[in-house]
Amino acid sequence: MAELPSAEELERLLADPEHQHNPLLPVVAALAEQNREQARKLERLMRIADSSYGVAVTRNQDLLQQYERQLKRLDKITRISDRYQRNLIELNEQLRDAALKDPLTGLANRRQLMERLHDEQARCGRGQPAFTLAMIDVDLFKRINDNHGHDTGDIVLCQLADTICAELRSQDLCARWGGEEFMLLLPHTGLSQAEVLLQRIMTAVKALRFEKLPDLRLTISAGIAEYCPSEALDNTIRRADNGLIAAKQAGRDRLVISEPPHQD
Ligand SMILES: Nc1nc2c(ncn2[C@@H]2O[C@H](COP(=O)(O)OP(=O)(O)OP(=O)(O)O)[C@@H](O)[C@H]2O)c(=O)[nH]1
Repeated sequence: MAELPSAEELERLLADPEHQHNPLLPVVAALAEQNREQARKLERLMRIADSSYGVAVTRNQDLLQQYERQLKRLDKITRISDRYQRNLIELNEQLRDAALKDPLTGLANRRQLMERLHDEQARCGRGQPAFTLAMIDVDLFKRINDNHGHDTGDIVLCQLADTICAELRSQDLCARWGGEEFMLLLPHTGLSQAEVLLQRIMTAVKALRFEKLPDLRLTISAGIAEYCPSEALDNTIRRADNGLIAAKQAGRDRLVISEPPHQD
């Protein structure tokens, strides 16, 4: 097939004066115009394609930036929610401590002790060995407050609590029963073992020295009672308390062992 003239060649032929009277000139001119029109259309199409490609690229970049912004936001929200969760856990622990611990000494409070006592009672009901309770009271504690102030009295109570706890096994529990009274729960422990432990605690308390009051000597009195299966818990507590009262009445700085309850 013959090769078609290029657009430039066509324009040159049309402009050439030598072909001005050629009868085919109007046909060639029409063809040339058609050619030019097609070239213009092609150029327009190219321009449209170029600009829509540009829009697509810009849109993609926008989406990428939005995606990164959302990721950053998500990261920030996750960090905030982690912090809130940590605060919540700490708050729960503080609430639990407040509900179950004595704020001055950090010992178990009466509520925690009663919970443990009920557990121990249930355990004994399943045939496990009994437990012993010891009620301890600081001797003449009012004098310490009166002579040295309530704050010093508080320090003495805290050191006393530490001294008692240092003698206990991990399964034992020392609770602040109230004021200058402490209650020991000694699981799997009979009266003779409890007596040995209480004597050890009394010796440790006598050896206790206080930085601000080097001359202060402390003694404690105690009553102990072993839980009797089928006995009401209140009764075991009362028996330990009666032992403590008897120890005070007998001159303090001593231990009184409670007799087991009468069986019908
Ligand atoms: N510092 C301080 N004192 C307390 C606290 N709780 C109770 N007390 C004091 O403990 C003292 C107890 O005094 P009393 O019941 O008369 O007994 P006591 O002086 O120890 O004498 P006996 O028990 O008979 O040996 C009172 O003065 C109470 O105010 C406390 O948390 N901190």
